[in-house]
Amino acid sequence: HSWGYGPSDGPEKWCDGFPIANGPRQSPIDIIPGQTSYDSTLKPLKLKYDPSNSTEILNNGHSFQVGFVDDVDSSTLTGGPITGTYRLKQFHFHWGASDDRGSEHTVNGIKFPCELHLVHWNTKYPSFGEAASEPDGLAVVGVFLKIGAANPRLQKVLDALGAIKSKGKQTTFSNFDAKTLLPSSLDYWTYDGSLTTPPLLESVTWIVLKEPISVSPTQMGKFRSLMFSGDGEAPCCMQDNYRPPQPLKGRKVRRSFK
Ligand SMILES: NS(=O)(=O)c1ccc(Cc2ccc([N+](=O)[O-])cc2)cc1
Ligand SMILES: [Zn+2]
Repeated sequence: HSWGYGPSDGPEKWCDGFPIANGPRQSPIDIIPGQTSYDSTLKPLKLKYDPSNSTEILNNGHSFQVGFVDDVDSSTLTGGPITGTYRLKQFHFHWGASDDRGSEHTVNGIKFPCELHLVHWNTKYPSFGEAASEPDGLAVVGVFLKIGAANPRLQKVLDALGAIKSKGKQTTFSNFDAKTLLPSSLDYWTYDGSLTTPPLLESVTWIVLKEPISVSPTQMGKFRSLMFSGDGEAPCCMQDNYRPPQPLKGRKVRRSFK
């Protein structure tokens, strides 16, 4: 199943190859703060990221991702809405062709220009792949990016994009501290959802941070300099690689803050 974000293979067509696209716990969603419920039993998020764990940066033809060594418990997520220990596997982004769109989750219908996803898997399962098919297998921390001052923490990632312009390219990316991409507040919304790309598996506990981090228009231009296409293929700029919000279908969205 080749899928993408274009008119012939984009989100409206994914249900053809992946019927779960119309399932009961699909992501992303529109978060309406006035309709969320504060849950005082929610614990603070605990993110412990070891910079020496980052391995490579890869253009996978849908986004780019920074991978982490996940054979030991050195970069982990605990606390928050989850029980047990989840390991950081990779982080990646979704963004728009212009600054008025690009995020997957929205807040009161507002789209941000970009959204960061830090993907973790539950160590009660033997591997990421196995965890990805379990209802409590994955936990993704979502961070909104908002247009403002240039973000120096992003720059190291953006400076590596020149080496992975087309699909399938990767390069080493070591000693990156993913914690530097987090905002100062770890207040969050949380709900049960899915992967936002095929195979759209309903295995994700979503943890969306309320506070955005900043990104400048020039930095957004760097994201858009990537290609969906591989070398030798018709060049196609990597942009608008986001799925729009999906029906809530009765799900409750909780918040960690008053
Ligand atoms: N955007 S997102 O929901 O954070 C997301 C995170 C990770 C992935 C990658 C992926 C996750 C699982 C599988 N799988 O089990 O076949 C294939 C690809 C896909 C999508
Ligand atoms: Zn994502």
